[in-house]
Amino acid sequence: MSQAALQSADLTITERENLRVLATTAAERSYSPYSHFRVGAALLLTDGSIVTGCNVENCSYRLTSCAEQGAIARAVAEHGPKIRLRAVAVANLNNAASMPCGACRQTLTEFGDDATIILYPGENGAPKETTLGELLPHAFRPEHLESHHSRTS
Ligand SMILES: O=c1ccn([C@H]2C[C@H](O)[C@@H](CO)O2)c(=O)[nH]1
Ligand SMILES: [Zn+2]
Repeated sequence: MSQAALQSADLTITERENLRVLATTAAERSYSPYSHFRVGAALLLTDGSIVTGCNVENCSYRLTSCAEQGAIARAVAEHGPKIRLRAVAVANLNNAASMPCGACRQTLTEFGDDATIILYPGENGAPKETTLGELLPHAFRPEHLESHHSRTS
């Protein structure tokens, strides 16, 4: 592949475009009658597959599921427990890029500590790009449990 076809984080233009379109399509399917804040997530796994999710609200409010968490549950169900994240695209249709909440950052970190995060603000806004390590430094990780288990078993 030519250097020109690659952008930062080694994502190709095609991968970025697929992530943007699939995250946006997922956001369009969002069930968000209470907040009207429509969010879609598209996960690029290390095997090249893309898995999407959207936010699903509930009249109890507190049972709302975020787009990113829905996508992770689906990715594990479809691809198994060894999934690793290369990139996560999050689109919202509200014309302001929004960051994954703290719970989503922790959920994503379980499956990829330095995945590229691309945030799409809807219609015409420019995407913002960051990494999971930047969004959740000093994260609680599975390794922390391993050192505990080796002392207690
Ligand atoms: O990380 C986040 C933060 C919020 N939302 C959704 C939940 C709720 O339906 C709406 C407003 O918070 O946005 C997500 O999908 N992901
Ligand atoms: Zn969240």
